[in-house]
Amino acid sequence: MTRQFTVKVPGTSANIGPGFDVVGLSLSLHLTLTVTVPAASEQPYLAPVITYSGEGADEVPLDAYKNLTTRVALYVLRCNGIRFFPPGLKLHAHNEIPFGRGLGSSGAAVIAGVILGNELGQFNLTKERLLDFALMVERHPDNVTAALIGGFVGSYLRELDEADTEAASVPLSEVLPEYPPDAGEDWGLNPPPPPAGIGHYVRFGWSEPIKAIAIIPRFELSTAKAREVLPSMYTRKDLVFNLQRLAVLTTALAQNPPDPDLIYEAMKDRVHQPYRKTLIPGLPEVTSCITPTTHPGLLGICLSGAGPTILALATTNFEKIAEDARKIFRAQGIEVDWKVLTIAEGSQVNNS
Ligand SMILES: Nc1ncnc2c1ncn2[C@@H]1O[C@H](COP(=O)(O)OP(=O)(O)OP(=O)(O)O)[C@@H](O)[C@H]1O
Ligand SMILES: N[C@@H](CCO)C(=O)O
Repeated sequence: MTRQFTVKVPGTSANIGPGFDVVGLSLSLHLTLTVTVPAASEQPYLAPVITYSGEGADEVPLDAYKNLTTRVALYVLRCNGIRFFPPGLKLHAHNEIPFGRGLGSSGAAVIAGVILGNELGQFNLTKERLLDFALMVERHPDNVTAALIGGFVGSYLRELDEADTEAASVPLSEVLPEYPPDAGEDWGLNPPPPPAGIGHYVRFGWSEPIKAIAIIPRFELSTAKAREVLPSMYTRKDLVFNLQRLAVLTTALAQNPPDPDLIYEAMKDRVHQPYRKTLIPGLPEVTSCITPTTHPGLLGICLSGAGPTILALATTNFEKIAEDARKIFRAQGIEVDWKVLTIAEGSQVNNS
């Protein structure tokens, strides 16, 4: 019998100022897969057919052995003893998350892939195990954990013993090889499965009136490039600056009514934003000129993930905040789009 299901994964904003590689927030922009698995066929190999609409449609590969989501799904299948996609698999992806803007597009694609693999193989893997697979691909936990669990989430990676460190240090090309697409060719060894229990997380509270304004510059900045500019060492002063703010922020964003004075200061950062300003003209001005005093309703403002999107948390006055940010970017020659987003639930699978 033909089987159909959908996988819906939210975009995310990571860091929220001081929580570099630690906290993430799921947002109401989604990547949705509609999957059709035909009844068992006589034909042992029939390549998957991918169609795609929305953000990234002009650049995303439609070859299942090159597309990030389907490569991750195949990784999950092969680690669990299934070597091929089901013959004749059809998949439509509709994506609302812009690529390379700091809104977790790659994290959503990876989570969609681990869930797809789990559903195709009917493995019933736990959320924790799905996260292990995702962390072998996207190696910082903030986006993928928030995309899987939903809400405002904090996470850490367990310190691995020597054997697990080795297993988790496999190059991405081995975890996600671009398999030869023709049956009968050498498909190589199955990839190494992830160590168990790599990522651990907790969901914080979220104050219902807080909305997220995403101010999205019209240029892409890859996460890899935005990580290259970061130093490998920090002063104790800068570390303590961030730790103090993050500790306050995780509770302050759950309080009702939220306190702008507490939150604005708690969303400042000295670990990644100061170094990324060279890649995002206008970043220091936007984060310093738009304040709860100049823009009542604003709670805090920061870089979203690796950027270039700016995330403003606010309870009212959304248009004024966004339009004033637009003016600051325009003075730097950068055009933006903006959206008011709510906090989304975690990834969902629906069988039809
Ligand atoms: N739906 C998708 N399907 C396939 N590949 C995708 C999809 N979404 C993103 N990607 C891949 O991920 C790349 C963007 O990832 P990158 O980590 O640079 O940015 P981001 O995830 O949007 O931002 P951030 O990690 O800062 O939130 C795209 O260029 C594309 O190669
Ligand atoms: N914590 C990550 C998020 C982007 O994926 C970073 O800022 O590089």
